Amino acid sequence: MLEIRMVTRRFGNKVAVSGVDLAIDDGQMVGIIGRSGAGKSTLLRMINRLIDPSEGAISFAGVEVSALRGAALRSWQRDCAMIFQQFNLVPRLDVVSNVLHGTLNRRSTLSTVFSLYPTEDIHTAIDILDRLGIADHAAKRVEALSGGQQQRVAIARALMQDPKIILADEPIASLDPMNAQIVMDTLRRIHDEDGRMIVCNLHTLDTARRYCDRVVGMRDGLVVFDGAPDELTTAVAREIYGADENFSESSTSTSIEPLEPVYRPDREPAYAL
Ligand SMILES: Nc1ncnc2c1ncn2[C@@H]1O[C@H](COP(=O)(O)OP(=O)(O)OP(=O)(O)O)[C@@H](O)[C@H]1O
Repeated sequence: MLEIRMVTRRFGNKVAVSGVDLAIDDGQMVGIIGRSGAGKSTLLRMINRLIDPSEGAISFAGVEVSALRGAALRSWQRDCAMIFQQFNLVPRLDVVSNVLHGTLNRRSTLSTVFSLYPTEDIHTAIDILDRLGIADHAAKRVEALSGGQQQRVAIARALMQDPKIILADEPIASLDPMNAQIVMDTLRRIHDEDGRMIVCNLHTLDTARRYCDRVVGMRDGLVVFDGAPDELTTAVAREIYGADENFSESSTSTSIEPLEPVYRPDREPAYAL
């Protein structure tokens, strides 16, 4: 279980995250929604310790990860992989090398400098790419791929760490609706098949409803909603997005239209119109 206890983060006078208290069970897929500036990225970045909380504590499986240092901190960052909106890949490098970068923080400096990857790791990388349907692109430079394919390479790199948690910070915000759907389907499939915890920042309500088991709504650094997707009514959405009665859900929609059944074994499949 991931426990976030009364976590606050300040930047100067600005309170980006304010007294957030959340417990997330192993194997949950949680969507965090809210308008720009609500504190979603700051919360995610504190979980994997890209930044530290100003107050409060974050624990995983009973270990206070917000207090870890040195090798123990690096080990936590391996357990907790992060995916970003802009993919954060090396564009001029080939796909496999980018995926192998997921092993960097467990390899020696020497082997890293000379890009010496064990054959076993190369096979694992190809297997992961195959699983994500992009093994055919393994030898291509990342810059030659579409945004959706690049995000799947980033997911493959995360899986190379064999993480317990995947943190995804607006993973589909730069993608067209079709690629957005492919990437969200991929994350959901990883969650369902591997039982990994996924915490995903999303701008859009419809995506959170469609893919997540639980939705957390943030506004001005505070958690203002925490519940099941079907509890996310228009009135609740207004509260989260701070909109008046003219609020329209379409303003937060990605317009994802399923082309194939959405992979949700616990739900009726949604088919293309
Ligand atoms: N490094 C920083 N220095 C100063 N202020 C920051 C920093 N990082 C975030 N903030 C501020 O904290 C608040 C929350 O930002 P955050 O990026 O967490 O929001 P968000 O909900 O993820 O928004 P977005 O979807 O636009 O990324 C914002 O007001 C932002 O300007």
